[in-house]
Amino acid sequence: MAHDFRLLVKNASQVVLICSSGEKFLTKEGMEKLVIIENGSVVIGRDGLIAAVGPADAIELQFRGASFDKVLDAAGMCIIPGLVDAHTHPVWDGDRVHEFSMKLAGATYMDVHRAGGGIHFTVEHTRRASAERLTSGLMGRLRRMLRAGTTLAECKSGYGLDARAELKMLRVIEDVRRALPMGVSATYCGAHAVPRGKSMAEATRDVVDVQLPLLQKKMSSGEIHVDNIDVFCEEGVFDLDSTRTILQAGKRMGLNINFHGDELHPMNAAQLGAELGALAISHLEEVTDEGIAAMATARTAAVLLPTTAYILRLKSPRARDMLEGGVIVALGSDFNPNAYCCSMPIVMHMACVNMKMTLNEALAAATINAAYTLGLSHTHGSLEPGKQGDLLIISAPRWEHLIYQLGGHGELIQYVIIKGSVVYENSDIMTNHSQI
Ligand SMILES: N=CN[C@@H](CCC(=O)O)C(=O)O
Ligand SMILES: [Zn+2]
Repeated sequence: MAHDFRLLVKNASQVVLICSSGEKFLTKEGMEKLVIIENGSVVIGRDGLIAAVGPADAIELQFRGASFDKVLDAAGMCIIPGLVDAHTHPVWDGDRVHEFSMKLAGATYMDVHRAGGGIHFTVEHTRRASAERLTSGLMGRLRRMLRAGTTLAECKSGYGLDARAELKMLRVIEDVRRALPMGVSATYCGAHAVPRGKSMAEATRDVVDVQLPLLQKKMSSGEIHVDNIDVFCEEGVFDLDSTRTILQAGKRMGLNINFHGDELHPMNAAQLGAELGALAISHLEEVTDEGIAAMATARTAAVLLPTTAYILRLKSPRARDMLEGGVIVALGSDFNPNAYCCSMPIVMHMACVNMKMTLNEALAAATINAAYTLGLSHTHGSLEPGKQGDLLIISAPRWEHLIYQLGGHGELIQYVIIKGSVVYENSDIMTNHSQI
């Protein structure tokens, strides 16, 4: 056995593994029974992978005589896996703070969209913005997510809507992925809206015949790495046929299908995703019973976004029906200029209160199941030997405080650790658990 390790975190009140048998996702029963070690320790190797996790005394015995680059005493604190944000739109210029008051006054998402605001407003500003400006905006937002405990985030393009601007956004994501320790799963979302001056059919052809082939070239040369393909399948945006055409073209390029569906109107997007072998579908506020059944059978995960329903005053997605129906449920922040939320702890809190998920279900949805939606649950989303050493140390004797203390993550998250290295340390906390 190796004798030199990167990190030992010892004596934590609780270590929340999530699962311990190599599960790639959890459905309702598994989500309800999270694997937790009381008084535990975690060891991370020089390769950044988890070497061991177990009861503190067993780890002490097993690693007697070993040396560690860093040792953290987590007495009175908890360890959980780094959070995974399954859905974000973090690359853009032009905030929409002015639209917030319109929406508070009763304008719907589509009212704003049709009045030239919404996505179109952001597209105009993003097209004009330099790559440097977009990069610094993205860096700031991902750092904010990191401080809120996110160690892996899905990041979409989609405010360019033409080849030049979409590739600019994807290059920005690539640069930031290389610069930051945080994990990034990149999504091409060129079909996020029909650009002004084009019909849906023209926009579909542009995506399939122009944008995707260019993207393929950049991917083949190694200039850009993209993981997923997304379409906003919605009445007045891309219909079911156009969505199918675009997603199939992306799938032929080796991209994972992970798209927006059944948000404002029932579109049968869930059935389409199941038919195409989608890894995930987001939103689903308007999913039907048939859609739920199809997703459960196809193992297509539901990415639920509590901030969207909250801010747009929509009905909440039917999380309970999906869980009872055997669907793999994940969570995302949906960070975008419409829903400006970088915090997965707040998202989990909203999922519990507004979508009636349990605390355990919410954490599983924000870790192992969110990693599944990105095809990364073999390396992320739980604390199991061989997986990436991404974890949070929370200054509370029980992990549930992270959800319970609404908006309290800034005080509770003591350390964020990625691949066994401390990437954020909360220096504001003088004494930790005594604050509860
Ligand atoms: N619904 C489509 N896209 C985003 C909103 C993007 C925007 O309004 O800029 C969402 O997931 O909520
Ligand atoms: Zn979205």
